[in-house]
Amino acid sequence: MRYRCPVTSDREEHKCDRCDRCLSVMDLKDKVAVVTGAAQGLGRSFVEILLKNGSKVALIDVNKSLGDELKSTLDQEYGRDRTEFFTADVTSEEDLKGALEKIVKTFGRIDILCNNAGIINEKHWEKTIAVNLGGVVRGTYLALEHMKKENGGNGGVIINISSMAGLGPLPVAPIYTATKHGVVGFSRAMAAVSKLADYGVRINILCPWFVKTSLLSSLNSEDYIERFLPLKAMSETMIQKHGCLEADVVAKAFLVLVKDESKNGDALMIDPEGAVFISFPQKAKDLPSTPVNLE
Ligand SMILES: NC(=O)C1=CN([C@@H]2O[C@H](COP(=O)(O)OP(=O)(O)OC[C@H]3O[C@@H](n4cnc5c(N)ncnc54)[C@H](O)[C@@H]3O)[C@@H](O)[C@H]2O)C=CC1
Ligand SMILES: CCCCCC(=O)/C=C/C=C\C=C\C=C\[C@@H](O)[C@@H](O)CCCC(=O)O
Repeated sequence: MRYRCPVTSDREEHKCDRCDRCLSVMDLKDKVAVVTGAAQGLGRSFVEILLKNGSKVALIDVNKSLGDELKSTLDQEYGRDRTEFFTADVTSEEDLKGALEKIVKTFGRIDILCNNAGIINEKHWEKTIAVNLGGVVRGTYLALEHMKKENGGNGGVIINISSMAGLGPLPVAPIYTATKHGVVGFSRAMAAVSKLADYGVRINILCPWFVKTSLLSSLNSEDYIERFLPLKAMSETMIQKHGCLEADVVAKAFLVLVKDESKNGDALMIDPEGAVFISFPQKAKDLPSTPVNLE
């Protein structure tokens, strides 16, 4: 069948700058992807969309039984050679380094990394920082060693999973909010480093609204929300008013960040109204501001 542009319906050469032909798009066939926190929820949806687009996927999760179970399900649908599951805690340098080394041994390379593992726990807030921010930093640094061109890697793309709570405060979860803002800042800075040092690796950020996954049940428990539990009604109202995303919709936004080779240091926000790229000024000086008289 002849090509037809999904944006303009054109069958001929054209320049809409929005379809796969016009954009510079990464072909995912036979690429090797790694997803952390892959055993369920958003991670699982990212794994599935990568598989549907032809990649091989290494799944990393701290939950071995869920990971093994998902691996058997995926084997039936996609074949045994398309995925591998590795048990690892993203807060452990030894675990994550070991898992990435095994992945390179098994699949030969890493082209795509999604640092997705995340928790919400305002009580054990040090753990939340260690998983949500520490895990993203560790995953990025360790994977770059395999991916960057100066080390003989093929370049590629890293997607770090933040949240809309990485762009504005979510009062029920200040530490979670801080970690997700941290993911945005770290990823933008590393994207600049990657460009300046010519790593050949794009680094982008996904910022979803509430998604129907097991993470959301943390909202109902004092074990996780602790002193902020009285504020949970605010989040419930936000969900009632605007709805909750399905994980497979978020995966489509994830795929845009993976494939569009013009994107580096970009943050894609997705909520029930749709997906939009966030426009950050390059310099703090360019932020909207109000002068203050210090006299
Ligand atoms: N569900 C939501 O409303 C939203 C989630 N996010 C983010 O998306 C990411 C995924 O969240 P969900 O799928 O909703 O959560 P989930 O709880 O359904 O899945 C998270 C997965 O990460 C794994 N994991 C947790 N700690 C780990 C560790 N230390 N090492 C390795 N694996 C670990 C868990 O075992 C689990 O399989 C998180 O970073 C979360 O902050 C962002 C915005 C909204
Ligand atoms: C506490 C459970 C966390 C669930 C995971 C998650 O990351 C969900 C995030 C969803 C939305 C975050 C939105 C943040 C918006 C802020 O920018 C601010 O506008 C919210 C102000 C409160 C309000 O509008 O009432």
